[in-house]
Formats: sequence, structure tokens, C-alpha cells
Amino acid sequence: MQDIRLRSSLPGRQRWHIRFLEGRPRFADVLAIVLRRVPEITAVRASPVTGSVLIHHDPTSASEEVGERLRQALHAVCARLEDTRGANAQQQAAGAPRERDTRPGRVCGGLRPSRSGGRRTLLLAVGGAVTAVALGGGGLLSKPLVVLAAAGVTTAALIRRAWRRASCPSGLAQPSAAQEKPSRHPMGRIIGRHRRQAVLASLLSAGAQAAELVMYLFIGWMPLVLFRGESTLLARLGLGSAATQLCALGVAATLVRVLVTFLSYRADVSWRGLGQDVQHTWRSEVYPHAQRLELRHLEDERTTRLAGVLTEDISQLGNFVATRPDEVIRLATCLLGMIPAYLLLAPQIAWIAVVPVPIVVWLSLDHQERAAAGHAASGERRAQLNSQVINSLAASATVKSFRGEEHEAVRLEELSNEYRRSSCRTDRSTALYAQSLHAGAATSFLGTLLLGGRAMLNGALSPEAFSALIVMPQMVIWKLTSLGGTVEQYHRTLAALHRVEYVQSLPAESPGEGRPLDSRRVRGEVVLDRVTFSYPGREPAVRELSMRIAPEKTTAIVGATGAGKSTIAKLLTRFYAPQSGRVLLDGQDIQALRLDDLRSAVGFVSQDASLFDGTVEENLRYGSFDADRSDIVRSARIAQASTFIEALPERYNTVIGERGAALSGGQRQRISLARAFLYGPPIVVLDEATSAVDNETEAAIQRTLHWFSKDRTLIVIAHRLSTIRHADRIYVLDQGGMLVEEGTHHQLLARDGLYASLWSLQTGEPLS
Ligand SMILES: Nc1ncnc2c1ncn2[C@@H]1O[C@H](COP(=O)(O)OP(=O)(O)OP(=O)(O)O)[C@@H](O)[C@H]1O
Repeated sequence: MQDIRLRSSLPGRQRWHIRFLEGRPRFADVLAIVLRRVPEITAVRASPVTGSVLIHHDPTSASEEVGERLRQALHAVCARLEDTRGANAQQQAAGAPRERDTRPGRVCGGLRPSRSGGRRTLLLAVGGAVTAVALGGGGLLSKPLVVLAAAGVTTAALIRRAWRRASCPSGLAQPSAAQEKPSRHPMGRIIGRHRRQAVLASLLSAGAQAAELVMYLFIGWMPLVLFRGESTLLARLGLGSAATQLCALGVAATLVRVLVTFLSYRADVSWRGLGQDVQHTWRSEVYPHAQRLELRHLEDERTTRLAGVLTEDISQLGNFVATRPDEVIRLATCLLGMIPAYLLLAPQIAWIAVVPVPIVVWLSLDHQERAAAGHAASGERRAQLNSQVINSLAASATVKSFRGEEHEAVRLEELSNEYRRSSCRTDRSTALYAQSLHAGAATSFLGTLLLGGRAMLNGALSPEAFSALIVMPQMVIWKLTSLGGTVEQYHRTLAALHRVEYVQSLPAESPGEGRPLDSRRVRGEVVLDRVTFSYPGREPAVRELSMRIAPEKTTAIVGATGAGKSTIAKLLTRFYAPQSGRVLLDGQDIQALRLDDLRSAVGFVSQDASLFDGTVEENLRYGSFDADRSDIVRSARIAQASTFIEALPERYNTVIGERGAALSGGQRQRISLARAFLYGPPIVVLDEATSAVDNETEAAIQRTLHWFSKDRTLIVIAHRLSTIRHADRIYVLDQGGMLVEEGTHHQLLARDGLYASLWSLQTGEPLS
């Protein structure tokens, strides 16, 4: 019995242990791919070494839901593996669940997706071939079309099997974009509008390969001329002496080599260029869409996931196009040259050229699978080793003070040993594979030489044909070796394509739609009319909330943590839409307004000041790209930022690093405030925008804010009540977005309610 256990569960994160996963990297890979497609799951790590599955998910999803998703994913992966083994095709077509797989705590029933299946296939193929030869007394081998068909069917079966083992099960939620375009081949979708470029590159690859075959034909004839004194075929072409023939062949081979070099170079450049173009096109299509996604797709861990799609996944699409189709086209050209050549010129020995094909295909696919497994295992060990090195060095003060040096050295040695052992296993398998290929290629060469030579001596095969054919199987064999890698890469690319298309299919905001709003004419009255809003799967953050924010006044919203204050700010800026009720700006429902116009009218400064990697000035200018330097300096002064900016090494031209890493929290907030002041919208929402500045700076900001807010609506969300005591109106919220009090500071103190108790707590002043 295989078990699946929940090891730990934190909000948004679960760690499971699945025994079945241990030692099955392919299974772990596929499981992770399937889980990543589940909408509420943001990231997955499945380790085939420890059997652990780490799932990062939407914090709003219940842990039982995530567990259920994991079981469904396991079920889908197992069902796919069973299908691969030919079990119950009808049930799969109907999509009916298999009862034994869905039981909690069980994974895949008794299924073992082991490599023995691969060996069995090879044994069956070899056994079948030997039996056929024995029964047919070699007669079958003399029937080239039969041999060709048998080799073709076996190769196709091997590739199909590898394909299905590597492919992603389709039992779970598929990205909608992928479902919308089932008729277009994934390669067509990846290449998109660069089809002509792809056709040109394909022709160049095919041409280069065909020319290479011709070159080897000329080279193959050269020893013939040397040893036989002449080639009758060339003599018939008017090339009399051996020296002339040799010279002609040399010149022809050189000219064709030049052509091969030119075509190969052009093909390489075209494929690489196409790869870059594909990446660029996808990036320029997906990035603007990602920027326009609704905020719920851009918060928290989803950003990391999105960044992965925009960088790694799109690179995967381009890298695949840049390298793999070229290899496949060259292989196909070789096969297309070799098979008719053998059938026409030497049908009696055609079998020796085609029989190695399925064997090499099997070796390549099997090696790829083993190597992937080995690399995953040794990669995991390496990661453990690295993390141990970093941890123990980072904690060196603790290690020294507890005299733990020896203990750390032993731990490191153990991990290093495990890494060495797992790498050695992979290296042995790779070396064995390489040697098997060498042996296979040599055997095939020897076989062609012996049997072809005998046929030539018997007069059944012309020396010219024999010399031409001898190199072809070698070329095909060496090209077949990369097939396993190509299949694997293709599946990685498909998974990347699905993720990219999924991002594309997510709903985006439409900035240009709706009723226009002239921000210069906005008075700034905001009304929340019985607004209810809840985040997905949560209790309402605000419930039936009504409030009026007067124009050109300062309104404060205060209350307990989690009471829904920031949610109100997000509703005002239309980052989210209420489920019921309306948010009105100067009497107009903001849902009906043009989003771009609304965002020009409402400025938002959050507690988490978002700065970009660039200079102070570039950050201040963000959103007001044409602002004058004098306006920039003035805004910085209002936000009490000018003093510290002037003290920076390059003043306004100082680079502040990624996310403003070179500044303190308070300095970042002041730059963020100054940016909003420069933007100058008629309504400004400050959500804990000064929480990180000291009291003195805060007081200074309040003084300048007072001046700044003269002709605009200021909405201030704050925990520190001293910052909002001068507000024209204060709304006090309690849990669940319930409005419990409203009034001025003095009125609220006089009420002796929630506000008064919060004030008393913060200032230490006793309640009256
Ligand atoms: N993106 C989100 N997804 C799900 N729930 C959320 C999200 N953002 C906030 N919440 C939940 O909504 C409720 C209100 O959150 P909100 O951030 O509006 O409170 P707040 O009053 O601003 O709190 P604080 O003073 O701590 O900033 C909380 O229960 C919070 O857990």
C-alpha cells in the first residue's frame, strides 16, 4: 500500500509526503506539472528523493481542498500511466474515475511505472525479430518492404510509448486558452506569425543535410577509384583516368562541402533568429497583458509564478525552436535519403540499414528517461549539499561558539558522499549508453561492409552503389541519439506553452472602455453605497458599508487590523469590484468610468512603497514622465524627502537599487509620497503611507500635507491616530468592515467608544 500524508500545513503552504514518489523523478516531474495547472496552486516542488511535495497555494483555499487537488492530480497521473500500459482504454475515453485510485491514502493501487516495461518491449521486439528470422529462415529479411514496415512500426511504437510516458495527463483543469485552440498544432501556436521564417529555416536544414549526403557520396567513391583504378560510372561520364576521376571527385566534394557549410550556417542563423523572434513576440504579447491583469493575479506569490512564465517559460519556447526542429529535419532528411536509396540500389541488404533504427531509438529514449531520473536525484543531493554549506557558513558564529566545526564537517562529508554516489550512477549510465551506441554503430557498419561487400562480389550490387550506401546508416544512427532529448524538450516546451497560454487567457482590465472622466473637473466627492466585498473563499472584508467622503477635505479611516481599511482603498481605485453596492465618484458609479481616467483622478500610496531600480529622479518622475525638475524638487520638499535626497552621494541622480534597497523604509515611503504629490490627482489615498517614518518627520509631513490637501480630497488610512487627529472626518471600522463610529477627533473622543479606547491605548491618556 502506498501512502500519502500531510506533513505540515501553514496558510498558503502545505508539505505532503508520498512514498510512491521516491525514486520516480519522471512521475514527480509530471505530478508537479499537473499541480501547477490547478488555478489555486501557485508553486509546486516534488522531490523524487524524499517523496515530499511542497505546495504553495492561494491562502484562501482550505487545506482539505488542496489535499483533494493533490489526490486528483495523483489519480490523473496514475490513470495516464495505466493507460500507457494499455489498461482500460474505454474507461479513459469516458473519463470515468477508477475507484481503487481515489481512495485516500492510496496512490496508483499496485501500479509500478518501472523501467522493466521498456526492457520488456525491447525483449519482445528482439525476440519477435529472432523468431521471424528463424521461422522465415532469413527469407523475411530479403523482403525489404516487410523489414521496413516492421522497423517503422516498432520505432513508432517506441516513440509513442515514450511520448505518453512523458506527456502531461489531461485529467485536470486545462488552461482555457489551450482548450480554445485544440485544432492548431502546438508548434504552429509557438511559431505563430513567423511561419514563413520557419519554412525557410526548414528548407535550409533539409538542403544542408541533402548536400551533406551528396558530399559523402563523392567521398565514398574516392577509395573506390583508388583501389579499383577507376569508376565505370565516372568513366561513362567522360572522366577517363583514375587521376582525373579522383581530382573531379575531390573538387566536387569540396564544392559541396562549401555549399553544406553555407547552408548549415544559414540554417543555424535562421533557427536561432527564429528562436529569438519567437521569444520576443511572446514576450511583447504576454507582458502587456500581464501588466493589465486584475490585481488578484498579481498579488503575493502569483507574481513569482507570473515572472517565471514571462522569463523561463517564454525562453523555453524560443530555445526549443532554436535547436530542436533543425535536428529533427536533418534526421528526417537522412531517413528520406537512406530508405529509398537502399530500396532502389541494394534491397537485399536494406534490412541492415533499418533494423538498427528502432534499437537506437529505444536506447536513446530509455537513456533519456534514466538520465532525467539520475539528474533529478543528483540535483536534489547537490541542492541539499549547497544549502548545508551556505547554512553552516552563515551560522559560523553559532558553530564556533558551540564548537560544532567537527559536527558540520561530518554532515558535509555525508552529503557530499551521497551526491558523489548519485552522480556516479548517472555517469555510469551515460557512459554505458555512449558505448552501446558506439558498439551498435560499429556493428551496423561492419554488417553493411560484410553483406554489402558479399553482394558486390556476387555482382548483385554495383561498387558505386555500395560505396554510396555505406555511410548512410552511420549518419542516421548518430542523429537518432538525440531523439530522447528532443522528445523530453518537446514536452517541457508544451508545458511551458500551456502556462504561457494560461496567463494569456486570464481576464485583464480594459483601460479604455467606459465613460470618460476629465480629472481636472473632478470635485472629489466619494460615496460608498451599501458596498459588500469579499476576497475569493473568504468572509466579506466589508459588509453593507456606506460612507461619504467629502470633496476637498481630509477623511481618515481607522480601525482594528484586518477591519478592511486597505480593501476600501482598493475598491476606490477599482483594483477590485464590489460584489454588491456602488462606489460613486462625483455621483458616477466608478465601474462605468474609463479605468485610465479613474486612475488619473485617484492617486494611491500604499504602505509598501514600490520603487524601481533606477535613480531617485526616475522614481519620482514615474507617472509624471514630463515633469520639470523644479516640480520634482517641490514634491520632494512637500513629502519631507528633499533633505535626505540632497545628502545622497549623487542627490537626485543616486541609483537606489532594486526595490529601493539602498534606502531606509521611511525614505522609501517619502519618495513614494513625493511621487504621488507630483502626480497631483484630485483624490489621494494614503494607505499607511507614513507608517515607517519617525514622529518628527511625520509631524512635518502632516504640516505640508495640510497645505497640499487644500484643493483636493485626501483619504488617509492610518493606525497611528496622532497622524489623523486633524482630519475633517474620521470613520472607525471594526472587524468585517463594519462602520462603528464617525465624527471628528474631538467628537469621537467625547463618544468614548472604540476610537476613544484606541486613542487611550496609543497615547496612554486615560479615558474620560
Ligand atoms: N488579497 C487578499 N486575499 C484574501 N484575503 C485578503 C486579501 N487582502 C486582505 N484580505 C483579508 O481581508 C480582510 C481585510 O483586509 P485589509 O487589508 O483590508 O485590512 P486592513 O484593515 O487594511 O488591515 P491592516 O490594518 O492590518 O492593514 C482581512 O481579513 C484580510 O485577511
